[in-house]
Amino acid sequence: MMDGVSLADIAQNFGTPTYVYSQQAILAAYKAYDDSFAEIDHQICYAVKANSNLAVLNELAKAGAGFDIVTGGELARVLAAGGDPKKIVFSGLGKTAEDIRSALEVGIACFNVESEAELYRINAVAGKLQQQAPISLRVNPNVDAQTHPYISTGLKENKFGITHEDAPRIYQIAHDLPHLKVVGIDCHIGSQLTQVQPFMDALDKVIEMIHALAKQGIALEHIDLGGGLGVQYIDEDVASIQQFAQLLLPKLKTLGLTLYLEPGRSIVANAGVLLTRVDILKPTEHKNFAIVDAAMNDLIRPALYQSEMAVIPTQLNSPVEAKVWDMVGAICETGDFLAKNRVLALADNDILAITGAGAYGFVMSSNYNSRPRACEILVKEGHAHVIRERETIESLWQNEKLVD
Ligand SMILES: Cc1ncc(COP(=O)(O)O)c(C=O)c1O
Ligand SMILES: N[C@@H](CCCC[NH3+])C(=O)O
Repeated sequence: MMDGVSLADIAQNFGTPTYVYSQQAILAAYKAYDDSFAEIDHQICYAVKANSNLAVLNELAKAGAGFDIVTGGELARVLAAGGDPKKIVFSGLGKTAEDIRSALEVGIACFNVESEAELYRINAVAGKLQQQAPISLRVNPNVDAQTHPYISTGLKENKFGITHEDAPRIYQIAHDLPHLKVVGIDCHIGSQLTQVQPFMDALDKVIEMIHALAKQGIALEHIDLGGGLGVQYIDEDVASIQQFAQLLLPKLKTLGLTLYLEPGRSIVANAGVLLTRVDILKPTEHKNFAIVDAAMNDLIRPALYQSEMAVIPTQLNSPVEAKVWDMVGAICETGDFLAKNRVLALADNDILAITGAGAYGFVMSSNYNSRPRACEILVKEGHAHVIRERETIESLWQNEKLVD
């Protein structure tokens, strides 16, 4: 069940594979952040990349959330969903002049700048619009986020941010450019961090930089600690949003700056499941394969990061023997698996829920093997609402053209 609605009924009525999200759980996680940091001036900017469905963004906008975006596409989505441009921070390594212009025209809160070249680009666009662009530098505190290497971003060998050593010089350039206004400092050290210590280490480094900048005559209005707090997928020990706040607040309070946070996963991951149907059971001498109707094109996290996500049957089936199964998709790739070595009692047509799928699920899906992308449902106030129709096969080639 999700908030009183049967997931088996959703699968029956809307088909599978289908993503289902709980409005209540999304808002509860947002509120946990908002309440936990109530003692200081703060803005929670939900990281749109985690789940960018318009209905999800709209629910968060109505609750007062700001948004962390990384492209002009995400900016357009937030505006289409009714988000307040004044609560938007714009992160990302490769903001185009066009994206920067659109963001300046609607008056976003801040650009999180990742290179010296980007500063000149923003300054030039802002100059043409006769504006001063609000900016932060994304500094790289060189701390080990202790997470998967593909989603660790705060080490000096990562492509993100500006190094600790370079930051004073680049801040000075920003301070001196006529169409920029330095308003903050930003860092984001990685994703799926289960403990608070790496955030504390990063905060210490950022605080040192804030003091050094003050000596340079550069005063800031806000500190942005990015996103990255993890969630429990199986049985990991993960700090709660409340613990995260309790540990960070004492240091933050001494700064007297507005706090920005950019959580993505910790707001939506455990608010969502991916429903899939057992299509073919293929026990073999070496392994038992359950071929399901979702695949790596629907949910790429297991293939890309070897991430483990829990699989729960949605109904009690006829007593069949539990066995160890690999849950795989029907795509022509050996890497196409959703879960490995799970003890499950499976029968044909059983509906399974992959949990933790509200973040980096649908947004990372593709049409590989010409598979239409899944439908998305929002459970709100006891009803299941379709918030994205399942794609049709014909829609897959709508932008393609034959050549004579
Ligand atoms: C700059 C930035 N902010 C926020 C996030 C959101 O991270 P998470 O979903 O781990 O909270 C990311 C993704 O890691 C990011 O790159
Ligand atoms: N997509 C990743 C997280 C990357 C976060 C984006 N900076 C995941 O599913 O875990």
